[in-house]
Amino acid sequence: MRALVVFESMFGNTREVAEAVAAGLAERMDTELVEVGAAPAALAGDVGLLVVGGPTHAFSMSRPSSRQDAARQLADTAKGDPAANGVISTGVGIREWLTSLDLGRPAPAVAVFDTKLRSPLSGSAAAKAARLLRRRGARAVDRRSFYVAGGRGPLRDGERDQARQWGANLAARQATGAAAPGKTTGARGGAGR
Ligand SMILES: Cc1cc2nc3c(=O)[nH]c(=O)nc-3n(C[C@H](O)[C@H](O)[C@H](O)COP(=O)(O)O)c2cc1C
Repeated sequence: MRALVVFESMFGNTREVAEAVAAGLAERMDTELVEVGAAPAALAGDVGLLVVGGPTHAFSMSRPSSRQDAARQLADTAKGDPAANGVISTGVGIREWLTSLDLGRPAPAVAVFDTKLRSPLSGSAAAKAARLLRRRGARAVDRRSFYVAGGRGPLRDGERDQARQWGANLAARQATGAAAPGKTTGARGGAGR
């Protein structure tokens, strides 16, 4: 059984978190890390844990228009095509991917994360992803937010370590079959998170 980590990222912060989560998972599980544009349309049968993360845009998962906004922000400082400007996810976002994903039967355990500003008003892409998954009949076993210091990053101090630890904990719980402590679908994702 292996873990698949799928991330969307415009400026690189969610990719950094995804890399750290994958490193934590890899301490105990065979783990693959994939940018959402290269993620499979159907999950392979040996994927026992799917971890999906993306940036919070307009209180939710990104949309084509918000990704264009982000690309424009980068284009203001660097000319050229979106990829040359440093945009990482130039195709679909996790909203589109999760909507059309063939989860397989039974669906694997799924955990979701996002990056966002640390504010009570910031919304959460992960919360919306968990809701989308619920509508699709899958249960998010855990949900977590990681924080950026500004709209384009960087990550706040310590977030990379937190992400690695979260990944390690997910893998440990997967190995023992334990649920996230005090968490179910729709949980806030931990104190202050
Ligand atoms: C169009 C746009 C809308 C955003 N809306 C929000 C928001 O509603 N809440 C929030 O906390 N951050 C918001 N942000 C900041 C993003 O969460 C931040 O850019 C993201 O975490 C960085 O991840 P990335 O580097 O992987 O793209 C927004 C950013 C963009 C570009």
